[in-house]
Amino acid sequence: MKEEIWIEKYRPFKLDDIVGQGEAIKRLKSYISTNNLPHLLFSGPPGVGKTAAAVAIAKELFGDAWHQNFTELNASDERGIDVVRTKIKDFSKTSPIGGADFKIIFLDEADALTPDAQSALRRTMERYTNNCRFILSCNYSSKIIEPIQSRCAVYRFRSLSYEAVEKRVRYIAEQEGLQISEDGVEAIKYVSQGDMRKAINALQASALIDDVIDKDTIYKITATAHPEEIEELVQKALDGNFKAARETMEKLMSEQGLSGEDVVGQIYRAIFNLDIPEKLMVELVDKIGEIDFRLTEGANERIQLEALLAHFTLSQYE
Ligand SMILES: Nc1ncnc2c1ncn2[C@@H]1O[C@H](COP(=O)(O)OP(=O)(O)OP(=O)(O)O)[C@@H](O)[C@H]1O
Repeated sequence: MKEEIWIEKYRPFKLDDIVGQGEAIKRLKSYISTNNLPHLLFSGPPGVGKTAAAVAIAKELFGDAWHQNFTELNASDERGIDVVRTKIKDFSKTSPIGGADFKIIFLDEADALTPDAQSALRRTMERYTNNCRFILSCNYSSKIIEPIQSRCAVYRFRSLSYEAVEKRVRYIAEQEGLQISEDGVEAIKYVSQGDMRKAINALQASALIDDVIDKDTIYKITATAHPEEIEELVQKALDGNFKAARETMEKLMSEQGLSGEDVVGQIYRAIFNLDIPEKLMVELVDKIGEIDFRLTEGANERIQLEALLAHFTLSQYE
């Protein structure tokens, strides 16, 4: 039998099962007790419980009839906003089931819509307000046009704390009868960066290849360098040893398949663990920001990374 995907298997059932989003969840629960719901806008990074919260609201409001009264659409459907609008129209045509007053339309990636498409969406929202409530989800609420924001109650979801990730990972490991070492748990926290989906996926993928999950399994399966290796790389450059730093970087990229953006992201995180003067730290972070931007603009990653290491090395001579 094909094994179930754990992010689905361990999807929170009730709002109370969603960890680490204290204030938002508390406020959302009040809609359940009053059986009323405004349009909602959830913003926040990936994998922190936005979809899970929308589904939990539907389950708590509608009970067994939640499936009939809830639909999930992706706003960035490549066939365009018209397809999304047609689906909304079809769904809202039929009355709510099981005595509910309204149905819920969950629209993921709403910030992928252009402002024009968002205006069209806003009119659609107004047209179906009678029997539908919208829950929009996005990474950046600043990308949602004002007329939509002002029609929604806005909830900001945060990156999850490492404690919240650890608790959930340990719980799932126990349920699945996995053996995971302490450094394995630490590694999952590191790679997750507060994204629970990433954490759970890393755990499941690791369980497929090793009986005892440790940090090596986790870093390998997620194509992440060990944080110590990155610290070593940075330290070599800061010590004025450019060639050695460059060799370490080459090794990381070719042997572990890291992308330029991965390496820069990890260097950024390593900087704060170094025992260096604050002025230098600020200068390095400033440079990392510049290189990161150039990479997202499509610059050559080898040249950019070497330029970063060169900058680190030069700081030694100032
Ligand atoms: N706060 C949380 N508490 C418990 N489990 C969580 C939490 N956040 C995420 N998860 C787990 O990760 C999975 C993915 O989360 P979810 O789909 O809610 O992310 P999301 O915030 O909607 O992300 P995206 O913006 O990428 O759609 C869930 O099915 C659940 O298993």
